[in-house]
Amino acid sequence: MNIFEESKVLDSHLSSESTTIELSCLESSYPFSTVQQLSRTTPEYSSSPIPNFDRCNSQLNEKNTLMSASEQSSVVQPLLTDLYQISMAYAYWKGNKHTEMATFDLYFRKNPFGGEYTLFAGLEECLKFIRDYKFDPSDILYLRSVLPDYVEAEFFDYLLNLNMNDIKLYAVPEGTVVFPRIPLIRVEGPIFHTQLLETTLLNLVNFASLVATNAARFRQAAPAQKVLLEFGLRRAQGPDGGLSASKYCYLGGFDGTSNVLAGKLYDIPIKGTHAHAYVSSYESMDDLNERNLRDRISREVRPFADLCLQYLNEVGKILNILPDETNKGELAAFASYAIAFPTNLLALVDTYDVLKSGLPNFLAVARALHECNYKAIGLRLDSGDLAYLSLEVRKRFIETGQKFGLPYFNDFQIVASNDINEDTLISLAKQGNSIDTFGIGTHLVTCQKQAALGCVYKLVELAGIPRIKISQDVEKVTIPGRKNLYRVYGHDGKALCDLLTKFDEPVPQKGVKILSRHPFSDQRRAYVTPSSVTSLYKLYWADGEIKEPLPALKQIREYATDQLLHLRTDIVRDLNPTPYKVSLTNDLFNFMHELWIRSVPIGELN
Ligand SMILES: Nc1ncnc2c1ncn2[C@@H]1O[C@H](COP(=O)(O)OP(=O)(O)OP(=O)(O)O)[C@@H](O)[C@H]1O
Ligand SMILES: O=P(O)(O)OC[C@H]1O[C@H](OP(=O)(O)OP(=O)(O)O)[C@H](O)[C@@H]1O
Ligand SMILES: O=C(O)c1cccnc1
Ligand SMILES: [Mg+2]
Repeated sequence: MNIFEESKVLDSHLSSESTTIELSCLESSYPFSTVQQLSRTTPEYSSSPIPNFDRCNSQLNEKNTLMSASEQSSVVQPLLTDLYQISMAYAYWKGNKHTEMATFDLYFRKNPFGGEYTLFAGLEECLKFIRDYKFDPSDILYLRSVLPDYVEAEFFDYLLNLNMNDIKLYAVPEGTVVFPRIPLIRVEGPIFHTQLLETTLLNLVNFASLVATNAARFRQAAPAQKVLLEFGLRRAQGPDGGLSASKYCYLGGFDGTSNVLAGKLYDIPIKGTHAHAYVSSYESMDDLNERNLRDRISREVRPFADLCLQYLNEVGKILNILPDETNKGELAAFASYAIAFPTNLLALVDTYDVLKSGLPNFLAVARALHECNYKAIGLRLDSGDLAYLSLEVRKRFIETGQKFGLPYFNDFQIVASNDINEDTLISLAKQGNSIDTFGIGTHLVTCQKQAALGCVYKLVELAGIPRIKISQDVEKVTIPGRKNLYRVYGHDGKALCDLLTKFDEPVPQKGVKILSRHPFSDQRRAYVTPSSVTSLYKLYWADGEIKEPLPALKQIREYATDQLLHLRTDIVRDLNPTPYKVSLTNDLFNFMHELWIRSVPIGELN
């Protein structure tokens, strides 16, 4: 059992007395171990479930005007779109074309971050948007006030009564590994309806998939046993950017977040330490108003501050540090934090000097906690050379643990933070380090390496007739018509390629050789004999209802992790990865290229 698990079963009482403040809705994972119920005076750190947790949660939800777990952010609404969608909707309506049946594909053209894979995310939010699609009368009033006077009144009535019951939405499951050009979502229905969805669906998928992919790349860059925490809220692009980042970083493989609202809304483990302000808020041991701690077992009141000072002397002797060299305000801060959270001391040790002050102060308080039958959790490094410092700190944990006869000191957790990005994680793994947990904010949530995923939403069929969009840049030519999508696996269980077929083509069969074609290059073709085939689309929305059970975020996270295991390692490697093949069947290839030729006017040389 390691220190992390042991601290979960500890139970404590403190000595002070004043009015009780119930904070019993705090998530069970706070900060690095289970603390399910807190009250400020006689804090009970109990591992039993909180009896009133459900009631408390629902009270909070009632008060929470933003959203609850099953709802959606109130900003996701029909007006969260570009003006041109509403302009086109009117023009379709005015031209009496609005009921023509359209098919749109939502896809991207290039994987982000120089990689060769992307995690698809945001589907559940798209479905909730479609489910709840309804213009509010105030929206209509607003549109009337901004659109030209001649826009006919019946159009506004039509908008007011609009819902998405007549459309169908097919998609690959959320958390699936996806690649350029495969339609992630296919929307079918009247062009009026399907056109109106474009911007919002793109908005809901683009950042979600980008940040989930970023998180997955950070996860790949760190050894599997390292814990990754998302600390980005303060640096994220606004409140929704922060909340979405926490949600989708968890989907992409992070283990927890510091974002408390994300914890509540999405059931993500919330974790955290403390900031420099807490350390610098104490100048000396005289600042300690509360100096005692009750022994966990005997309940006897112990002079905790004095014990810390006494053990600082002993630690100083072991580590060859004069007690005067350490900052006593820092010692007071750690001691007071330990009095507040005797089962959860994770001290930020870089405010003054990691090795000369923060570390000995932490070890002194950890030893004093031991004296009261508690165990500290560890420390956080937030500056300097994180590899070097973690190794030095670990050495001193071991040395001190030996001298005190406390082997669990060896395993104190080391958390590292400070401007960490994917390259830092890769470099740290190469250097060797003794970090257990990374806290990562800015570069994760803002997607430092690439600001946006370029998902697009393109018309591929109207009134039963396939549509193609031609471009000088062949990569931008659309693949016309309604299509199906299959993932073909080889004998080793790894994905060989994705195969797009015309909608009415037979499903590729296991063991049956099939010609797969590069979408734009005649010469690039190969036979593939599948060991197994997965059909990637599911019908998620039809007849005015969500047709598939929507998995919990945790399940999507597990599915996404598993998806990455089915890719060859050369496709997921960080540097110059091999592109994954997205192919067309011969029929689809010929169909596309005939339409392409027919659609391009023949020029004349003069
Ligand atoms: N061993 C390491 N290998 C690679 N990068 C590292 C290593 N240790 C730390 N880093 C990274 O190097 C950068 C150091 O940041 P910076 O130059 O601002 O120094 P700092 O330690 O934060 O200094 P300050 O004390 O002034 O805040 C951070 O981005 C950090 O993640
Ligand atoms: O570095 P990030 O990956 O964004 O991780 C989150 C950062 O947020 C906190 O810093 P704080 O806001 O206190 O400012 P600082 O940069 O001065 O440490 C924390 O100490 C981390 O350094
Ligand atoms: O809990 C922490 O240590 C934390 C949280 C957010 C940002 N930086 C650090
Ligand atoms: Mg920082």
